[in-house]
Amino acid sequence: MKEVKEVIRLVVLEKRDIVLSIVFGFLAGMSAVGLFGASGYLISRAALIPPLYALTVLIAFLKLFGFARALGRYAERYFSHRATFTILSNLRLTFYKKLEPHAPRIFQKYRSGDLLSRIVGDVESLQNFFLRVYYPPVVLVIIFLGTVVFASIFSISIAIVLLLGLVVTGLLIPAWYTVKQRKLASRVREARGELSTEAAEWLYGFRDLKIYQQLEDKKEMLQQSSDDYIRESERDSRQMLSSHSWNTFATLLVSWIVTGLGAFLVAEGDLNGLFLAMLVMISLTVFENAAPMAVLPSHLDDSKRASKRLFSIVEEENRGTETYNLDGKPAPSMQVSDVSYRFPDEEREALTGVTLSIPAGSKTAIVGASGSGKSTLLQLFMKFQIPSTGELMVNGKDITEISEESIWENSNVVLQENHYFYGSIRENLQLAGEDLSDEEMKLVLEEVGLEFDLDQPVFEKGENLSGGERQRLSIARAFLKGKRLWLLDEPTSSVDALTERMIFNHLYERASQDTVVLISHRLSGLEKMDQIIVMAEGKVAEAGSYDELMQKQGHFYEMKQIEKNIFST
Ligand SMILES: Nc1ncnc2c1ncn2[C@@H]1O[C@H](COP(=O)(O)OP(=O)(O)OP(=O)(O)O)[C@@H](O)[C@H]1O
Repeated sequence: MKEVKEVIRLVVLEKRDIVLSIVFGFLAGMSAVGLFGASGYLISRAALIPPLYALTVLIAFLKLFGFARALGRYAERYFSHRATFTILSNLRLTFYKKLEPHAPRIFQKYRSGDLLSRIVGDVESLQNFFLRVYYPPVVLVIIFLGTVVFASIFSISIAIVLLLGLVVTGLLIPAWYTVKQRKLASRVREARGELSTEAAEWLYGFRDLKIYQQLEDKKEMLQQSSDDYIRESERDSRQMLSSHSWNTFATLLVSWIVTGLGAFLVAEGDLNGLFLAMLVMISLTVFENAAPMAVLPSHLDDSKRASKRLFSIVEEENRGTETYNLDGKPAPSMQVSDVSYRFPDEEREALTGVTLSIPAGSKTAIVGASGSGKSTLLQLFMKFQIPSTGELMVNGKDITEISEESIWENSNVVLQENHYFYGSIRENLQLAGEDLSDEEMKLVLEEVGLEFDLDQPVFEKGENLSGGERQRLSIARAFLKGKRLWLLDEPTSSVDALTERMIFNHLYERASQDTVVLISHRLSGLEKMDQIIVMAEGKVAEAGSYDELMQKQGHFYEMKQIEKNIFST
């Protein structure tokens, strides 16, 4: 049960609703037994033509039981569903709280369709844990025990048959199916995840698949995933149906035994014939409560798998204890000492023995060939990843001790890929702050050379904007955030040189006292930087000011010459 440990913890929090569900479930179950038992007795009694008042009292009891049953069932459903929805909402909250700090890494690790299927589907299927696994057995046992005690007043042997029926339907059959379910190794959740992943991939890549005429192949894969999912669902349903059938069979068998045994006892004079119909009716009714036990094994298995899938996302490596918040007031400094980093499941290190220093308020450019580890370094600065070895200090504190949120809150970040939300330019800019004035927003748009109206629509993922416009919108957002640490990953790679120069002039003005780390694909315009770090194959190849590197005639100088030659030809 360790897979559902977290879910049980949340279920137990709803003590009041659990107790009320059990109490009303018991009331409803016992009233049903009373209602049908009393009907059986009434029929037998009426056959003997008793005085009318004797029947009137019985009829009054019947009405009372009928009323109590309806009320009990309603209240049981009400409290159990209230508990379920509260548990689900707490489950989502707990999950999102755990997910949030790991979010950037998780998006790299899991494919979007799979993630969505876990977050939506797996959370939702855990609603069955309380409703179909946790409390029904408790209600079943107490109703049965109440009924067995009542039946034992009339016949011990019939009470024993009912008790055996409870053991078979409430224990043996569910236990047998729990084992079978384990052997079945249901893959419904995984198959559903794979189908969502394939579907998401197909939708995202539709245009490229069409251009490369690979739509049919991909469609086949999607069809395959869909078939797998249907097959797994069918296997699961068959198992559930079979459990249901055996449960119903056992129930009816017990009722037959009660009828046969009762008739025998009446014939032997050990049971008053007046009570036979009542006992048969009771046996038929009490097993109604055993029906949920038929679906328990499959829901238990499903809940375990859903919980495991869900929480495996947030079971992460020990990332140190966060004790400090990055103070946003002074511009931060960073010290990288012998840092190496290897992405999970990768053989090669993306960074090897990187040592560098970024003083507070300095301007640093990171340059180097594609794949040399520039963006990875920036990811470490943002604590999206933590170094595999070595030390990364921010303001003299180890980054593992600094809360991720405070780093993100206090930095202006422009990544290579940024998200643009469906809405207006204003809404997209307001990501940097809710209470920004229109004037402030218009000013930054001007500084990045965008002649946009604030109410202009932005389509999903910024589809109606050009690559350069999207980048400039991200820079505008960073300008508006106005924090003291700037982390910029090729922010102007799709912007023309003239506009780029204008943007950088505004950037230097805004960030004159701030710490700036800029990954740049172009080598021009770096003269103003305090230091330039040249990366090659995950290592720092050289570092220094523009003049120092040019005089040294090393890597940077060579790269400069190549760039010059390309642009002069
Ligand atoms: N999420 C990831 N998982 C595994 N390997 C990765 C991941 N991201 C990057 N890498 C690898 O790490 C190395 C460094 O990549 P990085 O993105 O830091 O390079 P870069 O210098 O920023 O390149 P570019 O200029 O093309 O953006 C590359 O070999 C890349 O394949």
